[in-house]
Amino acid sequence: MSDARAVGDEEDASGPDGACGVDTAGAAADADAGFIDVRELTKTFTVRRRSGLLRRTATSVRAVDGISFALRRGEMVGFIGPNGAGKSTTIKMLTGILTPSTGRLRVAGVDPWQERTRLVRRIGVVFGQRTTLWWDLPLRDSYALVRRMYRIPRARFEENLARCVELLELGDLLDVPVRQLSLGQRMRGDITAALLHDPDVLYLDEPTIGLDVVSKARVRRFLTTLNAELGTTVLLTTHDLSDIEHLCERVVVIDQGRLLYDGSLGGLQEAGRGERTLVVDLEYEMPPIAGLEGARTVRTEGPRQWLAFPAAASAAPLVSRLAAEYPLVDLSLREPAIEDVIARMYGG
Ligand SMILES: Nc1ncnc2c1ncn2[C@@H]1O[C@H](COP(=O)(O)OP(=O)(O)OP(=O)(O)O)[C@@H](O)[C@H]1O
Repeated sequence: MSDARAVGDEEDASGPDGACGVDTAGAAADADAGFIDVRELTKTFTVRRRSGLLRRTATSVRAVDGISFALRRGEMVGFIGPNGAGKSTTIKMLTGILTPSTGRLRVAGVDPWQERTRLVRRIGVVFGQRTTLWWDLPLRDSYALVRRMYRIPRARFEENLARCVELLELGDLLDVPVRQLSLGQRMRGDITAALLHDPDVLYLDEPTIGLDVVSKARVRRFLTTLNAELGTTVLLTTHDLSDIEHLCERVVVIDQGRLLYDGSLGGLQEAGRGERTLVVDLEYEMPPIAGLEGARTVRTEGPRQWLAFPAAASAAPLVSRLAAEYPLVDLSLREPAIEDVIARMYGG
């Protein structure tokens, strides 16, 4: 068996090219249109594999393969793709943790890798799978440390904390050590910590992972308010597509390091949508409905049957034939779920 080991988080031998250097466009790069600006970005990792008892061979993995997209200031965009698509690698480059192999990158006019200390004041990052809070400290003390780290003026700190505490309902939790918080409470605590220094950009990596329905709704409501009232630019990575449906009008989809789609959520559904489904409830169980032009029965379950038909066709003739020829009790029309649309895109 061969093992694969990452060589740290280092770029490949070619290193970053000159295009990732100092920003010559200056303030213009901070323009609202290209607030986050990603051009032909690539990231190649060198991975050493054991190929014999003592031998190791180096291979390259192109985690991000020439993607380009731009976010306007104040946009809230979903960044999605299957496991291993290159999302985290892209976010790490956007936060200055990783250096690009080639390409050009600007966040709020700043080159993330070259000017990391400038950038940290402009961005907030929340990882759903791990906390940035101090495990043994109450939330209140963690926040006091964040204030010192970022040198946040007291009045601004108090104001930002009060807003988050109110909107995220953290009032009763401020004196509880982080280790005693539930996942949902901890997540709200983490989001607050990421916002105390007033970042212009918020990166959220799986912010609702493992949360129950109520906690999810609370986090989503908060993000909507944050975006609407403060104009914070949000890039959201998630496998929970209902997050995207609730929060983002625009989605960027990547797969195998390449950009697959960049546009409206509606357009994504349109692009992948081949069929709609009529869910038909009959009075009693029957053999699969057949012989209706343009429709085919794709599933039956007792007296309920699912009929797929071309998305572009009208459902009306189908509905009138069903009503005339079958003991119809009820029916409903289903648009394709975005999970299916994306699965079809990945599959294609
Ligand atoms: N440090 C590293 N060294 C070598 N390969 C890496 C490294 N980090 C990521 N990769 C590889 O790069 C590709 C993209 O990984 P990445 O973590 O960016 O994907 P992702 O879209 O965030 O996936 P997930 O949804 O599972 O978190 C994968 O093939 C991964 O194995």
